[in-house]
Amino acid sequence: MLPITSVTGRAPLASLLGYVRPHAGGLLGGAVLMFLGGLANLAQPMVVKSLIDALTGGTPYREPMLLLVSLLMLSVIVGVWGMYLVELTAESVVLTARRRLVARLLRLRVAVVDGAEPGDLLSRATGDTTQLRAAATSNVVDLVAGILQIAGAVVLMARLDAVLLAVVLIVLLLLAAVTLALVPRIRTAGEQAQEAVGGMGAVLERALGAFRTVKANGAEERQAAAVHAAARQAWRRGRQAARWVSLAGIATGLAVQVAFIVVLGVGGARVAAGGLAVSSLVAFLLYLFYLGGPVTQLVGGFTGLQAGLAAVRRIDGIAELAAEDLDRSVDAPADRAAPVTVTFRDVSLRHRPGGPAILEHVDLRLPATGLTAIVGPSGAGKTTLLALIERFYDPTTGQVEIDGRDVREWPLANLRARIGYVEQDAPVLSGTLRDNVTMGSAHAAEPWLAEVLERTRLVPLLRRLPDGLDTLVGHRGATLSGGERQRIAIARALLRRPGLLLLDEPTSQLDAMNERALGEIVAAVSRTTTVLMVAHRLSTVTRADRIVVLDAGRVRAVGTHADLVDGCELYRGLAATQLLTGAGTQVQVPRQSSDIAAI
Ligand SMILES: Nc1ncnc2c1ncn2[C@@H]1O[C@H](COP(=O)(O)OP(=O)(O)OP(=O)(O)O)[C@@H](O)[C@H]1O
Repeated sequence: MLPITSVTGRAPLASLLGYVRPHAGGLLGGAVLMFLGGLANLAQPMVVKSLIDALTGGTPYREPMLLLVSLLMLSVIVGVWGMYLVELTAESVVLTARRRLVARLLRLRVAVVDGAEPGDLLSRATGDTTQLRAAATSNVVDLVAGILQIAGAVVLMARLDAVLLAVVLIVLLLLAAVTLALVPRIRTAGEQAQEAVGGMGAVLERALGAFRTVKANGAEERQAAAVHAAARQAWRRGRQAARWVSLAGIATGLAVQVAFIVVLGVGGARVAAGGLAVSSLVAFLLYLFYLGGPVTQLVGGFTGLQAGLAAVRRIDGIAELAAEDLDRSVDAPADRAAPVTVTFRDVSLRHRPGGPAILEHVDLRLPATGLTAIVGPSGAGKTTLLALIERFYDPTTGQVEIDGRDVREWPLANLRARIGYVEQDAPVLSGTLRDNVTMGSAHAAEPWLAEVLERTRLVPLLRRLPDGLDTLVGHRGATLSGGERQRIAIARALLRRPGLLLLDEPTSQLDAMNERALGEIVAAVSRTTTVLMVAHRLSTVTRADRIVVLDAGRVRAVGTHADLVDGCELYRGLAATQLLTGAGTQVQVPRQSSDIAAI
């Protein structure tokens, strides 16, 4: 799991204001309108007082009456308009946060995402950003508006009676003390609740990500229990947060009630003693009555803000993770197609300090063009070699060079634009076949696309599908066979006209005919492109220009099939297991296939 919260970043409040800043205009406008609505509210008791004075004194009351009605209407209209503006701003703040977060998430380094839970990342982009909605806008507005309205009420109350004001202030101070004592608890419980929701997302994503495996193993209940446990944890933390927030709410209500009763008692006594006019007591009580709103607003804003700040810390936690610097100034496609040389200079890799060496002192030189195969036992480090070329990881020592230049010095987008990479499990994304094939080359010309589809033998599949290339393939290409997914991944890589083609077991799910066809494609491509292919089935690599035998992270031998059968015991063993050293068992991969044009 990732570090849950930001540890080194800006203070969460400063960070929260950073999300608000681009939308400060809307928020300010909304706040001003709400404030004006509050002022209109605030003025009403004074007008009620003059109305009572006019009625009891027999003076004209039409004017105060009209003024009161106008104030009432103004407070409602302006207040609602202000609230609408604040809500609009809230949506914009969430959109800004989501855009920033998603842009960051997709640029995270592979090694970082390897150690993260996708479900947790997802919950940060969805749930935590939603938490910002209230925190960045209505909570802040509530806080400011609450403070201003209370200050205004206090000033006006002071004009009515200082003794009663002292009573009210004492009660308010007590309430402030209680609220401040509760805030750290609310914040911690809020943080833990959001962390637990992230945990629940992680468990659920794991279960849904291996849905068929879960079903095939009859593990539905076990997985459901794990999700339930995480949900229960989220519920427990949420309940804790709710308990503290409710307590703050109760304290607020109680404080207002107590102030009301005490003011009524003390004020009544002062009226009886002739020290206070009835109209002043009524006006004071009305202020107290109105004060309930701003006080609740202030406490609610303050406690609500805590959940938002917890979310900010989780969102900022992503910003602190290592991300790639993707310079988008990609070279023209013509340059990308030029074959590249690949050099590994004394490359060693450990995924973490003190961890096992995945690769050790690897030295390799691949010339531009030609097919190089990597073979070796499972876990030897074959996929990791390809990952270093793509810069998914950086070597712990040594360096990987493309065209004689350290891959760390290449603008990342340019480096990857030169490479076509077919992953081991050939992932296909939800969407159409066209989306999948053109994922890395959105502007590929139609004739080139048609040619690639032809070469990867996808045309019969397209003819069968109802909407051809525009057929939806389902989540992770669920409606396709493993071999079809693999051919789509190969088409995707070839469409980019790469200068270097990396193939990680591209034939593992292909039948013999398609495997042979792929062999022909690879042979043709390798005449104009550098091809590096990981293979378990030696039948696919016997005609490679060179074969690298990798074992436990070390290069044991490099040579042609014939060289290695003679000179490398490990290779001979692999070949013998696959019956390749016997006569007549090799699948012939044509090196001079005339029917396939160079790609
Ligand atoms: N992100 C990672 N963190 C730690 N160890 C890893 C990571 N990725 C791979 N490994 C380990 O590195 C070793 C080499 O893995 P790699 O996938 O490169 O092997 P491989 O030769 O391609 O295996 P296979 O033929 O089974 O695909 C394995 O022992 C694997 O467990």
